Amino acid sequence: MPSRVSDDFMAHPVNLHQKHLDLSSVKELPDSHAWVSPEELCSSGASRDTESIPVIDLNGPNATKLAGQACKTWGAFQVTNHGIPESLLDKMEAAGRKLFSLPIQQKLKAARSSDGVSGYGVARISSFFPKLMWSEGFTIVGSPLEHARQLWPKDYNNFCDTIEEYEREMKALAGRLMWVMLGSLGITKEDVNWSGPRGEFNGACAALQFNSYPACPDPDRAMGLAAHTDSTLLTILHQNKASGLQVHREGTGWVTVPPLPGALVVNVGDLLHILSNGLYPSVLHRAMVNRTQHRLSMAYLLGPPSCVQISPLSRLVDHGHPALYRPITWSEYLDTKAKNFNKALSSVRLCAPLNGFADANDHGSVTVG
Ligand SMILES: C=C1C[C@]23C[C@@]1(O)CC[C@H]2[C@@]12CCC[C@@](C)(C(=O)O1)[C@H]2[C@@H]3C(=O)O
Ligand SMILES: O=C(O)CCC(=O)C(=O)O
Ligand SMILES: [Fe+2]
Repeated sequence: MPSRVSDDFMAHPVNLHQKHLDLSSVKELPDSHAWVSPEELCSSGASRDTESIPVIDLNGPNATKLAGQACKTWGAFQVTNHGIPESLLDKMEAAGRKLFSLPIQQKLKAARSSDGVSGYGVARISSFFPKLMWSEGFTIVGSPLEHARQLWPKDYNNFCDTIEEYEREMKALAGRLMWVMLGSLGITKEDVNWSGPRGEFNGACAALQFNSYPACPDPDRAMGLAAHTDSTLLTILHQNKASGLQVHREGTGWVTVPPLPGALVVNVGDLLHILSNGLYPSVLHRAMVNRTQHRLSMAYLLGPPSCVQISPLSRLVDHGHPALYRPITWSEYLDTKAKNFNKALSSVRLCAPLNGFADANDHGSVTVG
């Protein structure tokens, strides 16, 4: 995984006081983390849990068709029968738990530097919000060795081996999912020349993100991870047993994605939105927190090879369907996101979509914070 995935957030270092509070020992929600005032509490953050994103059996006969429908209508789905061993997911969860349960001073030894992308810290989108999120994160781009050594000077091999195994398995699954999702649009390997000779997306870049959401003394007024879309082709997310992920759907509102044993969540990211010429919306999502349970999630963020310019696939462009976005590399897009956050996708857009839908990020009615 080349480390140029991005140095782009470095121009916008998070610079907020109290950014390294030990959240698990806080007994009362500090004002720095209060997104909702007590007066606003009744009307805020309502979510509908009567429906949720589809659950798709990856080995089922209709996987391609169902994935296409899910991507078009939700920009997300849960996948089962994905082939990732449960034991590996358990090992990753244990690795995340071990990491976040270290004393804060130890975690800060592996802090993400102001000009870096890997390491421990608050969500990098924090700089766009007046309040801090009830979470901490650890990002891995390239080798985790240096940071693992700082965290566990005598015992870093286990962590590194688990990460390496997870990345290998996730890379293969991400390639499979790309073809299922693109296949539904009639896209073949010949249409995506950067997918490699066997269409394995071997040169693809990726990042791995551990998220930790400690139990919160006032969960209705806090925010785990503010609403955002991922700057990826696709994201594969594993969440532990504690619920918290919500996706936003136009006309429906916020909907909880319940943790299902053995299932992984797949999100359409901004670059797949561009590649599909707007046919697959990148899903707006956020993470809520709760009073009693420590929530953990791990995201595998897939992007294209660093030299590739992503633009709408030519098979999806004709007179009636002009290209909606200009070509852009992943690194350039991450840079744009770091500067413009939820305006990044529209800043790359060439013309308004013909179907009249705006990008997920542009919903006037959705508060992203
Ligand atoms: C490749 C990347 C996508 C990401 C920024 C990053 O350089 C590494 C971390 C990713 C992450 C994970 C949590 C949510 C998010 C918005 C963030 O703040 O960091 C995403 C970034 C993204 O998708 O834009
Ligand atoms: O924790 C979650 O459920 C969401 C995490 C997420 O959106 C991310 O890492 O990009
Ligand atoms: Fe995300």
